[in-house]
Amino acid sequence: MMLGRLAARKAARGAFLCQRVHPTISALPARFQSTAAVEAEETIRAPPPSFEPKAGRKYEFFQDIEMTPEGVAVIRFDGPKSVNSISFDMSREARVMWENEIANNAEVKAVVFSSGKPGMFIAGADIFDLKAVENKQDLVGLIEEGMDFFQLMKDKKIPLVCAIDGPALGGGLEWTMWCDYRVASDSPKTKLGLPEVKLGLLPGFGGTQNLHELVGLQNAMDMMLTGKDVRPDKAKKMGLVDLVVASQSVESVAIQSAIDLATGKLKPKRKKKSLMNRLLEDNPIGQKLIWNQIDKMVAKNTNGNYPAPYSIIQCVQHGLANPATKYKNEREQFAKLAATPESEALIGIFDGMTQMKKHNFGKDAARPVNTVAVMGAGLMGAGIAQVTAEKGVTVLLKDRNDEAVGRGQSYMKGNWDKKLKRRRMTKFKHNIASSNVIGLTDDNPATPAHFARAGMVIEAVFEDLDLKRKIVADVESQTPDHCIFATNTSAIPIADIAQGAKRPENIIGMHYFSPVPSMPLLEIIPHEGTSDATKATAFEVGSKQGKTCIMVKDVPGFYVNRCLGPFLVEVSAVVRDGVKLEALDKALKNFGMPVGPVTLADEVGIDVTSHVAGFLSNADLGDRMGGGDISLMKDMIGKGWLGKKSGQGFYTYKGKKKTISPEVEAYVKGFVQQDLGLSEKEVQDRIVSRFVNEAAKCLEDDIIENPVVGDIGLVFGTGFAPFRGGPFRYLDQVGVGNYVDMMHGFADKYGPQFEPCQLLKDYAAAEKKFHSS
Ligand SMILES: C/C=C/C(=O)SCCNC(=O)CCNC(=O)[C@H](O)C(C)(C)COP(=O)(O)OP(=O)(O)OC[C@H]1O[C@@H](n2cnc3c(N)ncnc32)[C@H](O)[C@@H]1OP(=O)(O)O
Repeated sequence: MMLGRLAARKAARGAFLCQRVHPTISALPARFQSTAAVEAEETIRAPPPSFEPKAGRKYEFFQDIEMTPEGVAVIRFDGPKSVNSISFDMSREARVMWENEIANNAEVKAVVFSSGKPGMFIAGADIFDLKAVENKQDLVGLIEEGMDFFQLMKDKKIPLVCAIDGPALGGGLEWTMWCDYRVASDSPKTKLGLPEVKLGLLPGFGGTQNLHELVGLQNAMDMMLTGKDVRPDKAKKMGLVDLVVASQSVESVAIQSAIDLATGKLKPKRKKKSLMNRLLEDNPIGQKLIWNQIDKMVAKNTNGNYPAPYSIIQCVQHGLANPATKYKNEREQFAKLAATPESEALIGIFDGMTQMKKHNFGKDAARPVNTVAVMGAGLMGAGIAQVTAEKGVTVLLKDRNDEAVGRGQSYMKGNWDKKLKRRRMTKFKHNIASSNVIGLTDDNPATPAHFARAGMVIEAVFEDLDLKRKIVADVESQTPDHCIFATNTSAIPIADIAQGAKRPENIIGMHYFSPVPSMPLLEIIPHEGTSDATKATAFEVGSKQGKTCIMVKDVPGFYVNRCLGPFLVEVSAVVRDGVKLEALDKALKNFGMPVGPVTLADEVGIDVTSHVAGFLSNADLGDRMGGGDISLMKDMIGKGWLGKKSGQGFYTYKGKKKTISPEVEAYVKGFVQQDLGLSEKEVQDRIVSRFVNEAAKCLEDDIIENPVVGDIGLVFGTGFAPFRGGPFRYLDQVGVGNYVDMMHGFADKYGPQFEPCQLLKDYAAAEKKFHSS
């Protein structure tokens, strides 16, 4: 069971075919003769020098162009990496290729953009190229070069068609919007979106201007401000694509469409707006209503901490009012955002997440797991069963009796029903997931036969060492030798659970966060004797369940809860020093946490929070758990004030608004020793520094392998302000030296719990950063 669930959940809530021209193509339809939107002040610069051809083909980022007999040039993206992206080199090569082979070639009557990598269209602009530009102002010119290419394409005045199979994201989707017709495959890999906002950026290849032309203002703002992607069927309904076909036919249908467009047989149909949308979007009063709604939503969701959504709004509004400078303004805004610390932090998170998708135990180290047994059908067990069954794995959900198993199954069904209702799951997938779960009890005679097939057992029972050891012994007697035993303990050392096991090398910790279906993080905790095969298998099962996995050392609290321990103690300390509960929540929300610590404790449960804090107080953290008094929460348990689940915690939960009752106020007052009149900044710094120092101490003690793991762990496990990028990037941004000085000041004022760890002092002395970029 974990702390930080709500916080993290919220946090956790951007080539061409060539031959002879078909005789029927003589004159192109008029619509392709029109000049595309050109900005008055934009000029096309001289083409860059040619590139050295790659061995066996002419281009590095494209397959050689093929021409159909009808004059359709098929250009297939196929860069050197597993994912196609629009790097500066790719964009320049596209221009060279176009000028050499298309621009003045009268035989080319239409172009189809496709991909040489099945299931991968274009993932967007190359994020690492964007990162590498030192002076972000230079991005204005670099993006302009890319835009020149789109203009060149349009200048040819022939039909441009895209065959989209796989992700078309960011700049990839923007590329398709410069074309006249889009055919998408119905593959589960195909998704269309502008996720730039998640990187603290905006769509800079014309997306802020071109998307609303296709899908309307409201849909466009929703896509750009949330960064969410759209599945092909929805994209078709919105007007973002023209056709959806099977993957294997996407290119041939695109070619046929290109021929039909060129001959005038096909005219792209733009989606008509409903009357309501016309009223809202096409007149100034309606637009005003839309902008008011959007402003409110953005203010609520960003708390003013994320600049990108505001720049996206600025770009769209500017473009509507000033068409002549719309693209120029867009790229200037893009460059400004790229220079912000928020964008640096969010790109750091993307990079970290990508790194966490891989392990280093070798490609074949993991064992295949087709059946997972989950012991314990409570909230954690049922959640683990749900995310496993959804991914097509057979789940054996076992508990003491039918009632317990039934409760777990109802929990899963409830969640799947909700997904079905919200169209996040099809009826077919709902049925498959449900049929993947087999409920079992201790006295069911079929249980041993089922367990004999299990490749992994995940235990999610009470935190009781003897019970867990007994389960290990039972499981070892019922399962094959290769079966892995994963424990979901949040507190008991894995080595203790493995003691006395017959196959300790198969034992590992898999620490999920509650509620499992919505929490993105999984801590994987090997003990000294865990084999690499077990580590790799746990990693692959966790990734398959949709979790971002971090490998951490077997110490009390592991990584995430260990950091939360000193944080919670400091929360009690500032209450003691006179900070009111609501002011405390507000201070941490203003720092960027998705919820304040008081709400967090209520959400997680006062009993659970108090247990974790109490457990860590008795562990090996010494002074770092000092300075506060967690009996503030302990005594609440006796009163039945368990948090949101009991309707009463620090807050009273009646109706929609939570309030602080006079009874709680009086109770908390009993703990207040003095009113220091702390400023909001000091409250933030006192609490956050305890958290950040513990993260650094975990790095010093090798509990986490590197700062990237540390950042991802706290952002995804606790909701640590994503725009700050995690504790290590935050330290880099404020300066480790400044932070150490601040902590020393607190240590003088409040005591040794604020003494910065040695690693922080070393980094401060050497003026080092945790991240190189
Ligand atoms: C003006 C325009 C601005 C923009 O367009 S900004 C970029 C907007 N695009 C995005 O934010 C999309 C980011 N990428 C993704 O969401 C995912 O990736 C995919 C869905 C495309 C693929 O997911 P999966 O199959 O799980 O692959 P993987 O492990 O995430 O990535 C494989 C390798 O591809 C690199 N990569 C992915 N997207 C980009 C990109 N946009 N620019 C540069 N590299 C990218 C990764 O880092 C990694 O690399 P390695 O194998 O070396 O670890």
